[in-house]
Amino acid sequence: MNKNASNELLEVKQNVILGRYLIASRDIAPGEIIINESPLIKGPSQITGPVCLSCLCNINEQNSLECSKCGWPLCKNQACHVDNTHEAECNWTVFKRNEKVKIKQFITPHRTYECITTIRCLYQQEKNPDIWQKLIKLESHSEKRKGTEKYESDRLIIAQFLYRFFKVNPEQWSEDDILKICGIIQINGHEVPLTNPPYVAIYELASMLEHSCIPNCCKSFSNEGNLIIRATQLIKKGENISICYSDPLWSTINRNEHLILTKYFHCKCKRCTDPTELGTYYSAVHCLNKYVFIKNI
Ligand SMILES: C[S@@+](CC[C@H](N)C(=O)[O-])C[C@H]1O[C@@H](n2cnc3c(N)ncnc32)[C@H](O)[C@@H]1O
Repeated sequence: MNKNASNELLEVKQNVILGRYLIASRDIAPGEIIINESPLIKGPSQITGPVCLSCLCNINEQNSLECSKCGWPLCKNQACHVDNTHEAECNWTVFKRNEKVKIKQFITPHRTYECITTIRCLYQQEKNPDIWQKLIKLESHSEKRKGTEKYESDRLIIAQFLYRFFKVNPEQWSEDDILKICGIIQINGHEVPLTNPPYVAIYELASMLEHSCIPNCCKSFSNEGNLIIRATQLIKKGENISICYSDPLWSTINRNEHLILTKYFHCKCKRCTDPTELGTYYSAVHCLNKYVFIKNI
């Protein structure tokens, strides 16, 4: 994973508002691919039913087979039983939990799967310190998350569960350490719609991209799960590179509610700070009965 993150089109910058962000190191033409990178980490979305922990597709009792080492169900495709995507939770189950996992119900959502992506991140500390260093540099917003409903549920459903189920050592990973990883996944995870259900992936460079409601780039995914960022307009040398974290077809109020709740910032882009949204009146109320209304006043 993540062999191709260096990039001569981009420069990493940092300021107090955005944290780290990316700028163009030369003029970039519309349509040009700026980033094409494999994930640092990928795993099931937090809320999911049982999925094959290798290919991350939906599974049920009939189309799955237990991993011979750890008991986690995988799909019947043999390739999924030899692939190393499932290594983190497999090794943790065999060597730390010391007891095979038995998934008895194939319901959605299934609580046991909520911690998988977090354990995959923690596993990198020993297995791959280079990936671990890249992960922990990402924004977690731990202070802003503290006290929120999401932080509390991550504490109970992920941190406490990891101590009980995977026998994670609290002296090696405190609750705060685990919750920092939960924050990193929440803030930087991209939903990858290549499987049913979609999975979540964290990328080194793409996770540094800032948000704008009028972004100059768009994102897509290759079949292999690489994230591809492409310029949608001419980007001049030195200009910030942005994508839209929210849905550009939502109103300003809805976009900002989503950004505050999930990414902990209020957008101050040109579109959000202009009540007319650049002359489009995109969030304005469309009064279908305007003539009746005028007549009545
Ligand atoms: C995916 S991370 C981007 C990388 C992050 N800046 C870092 O240093 O790791 C998303 C976070 O970057 C910051 N951010 C991104 N776009 C922003 C914007 N338009 N205005 C303010 N903060 C922004 C917010 O703190 C947000 O939660």
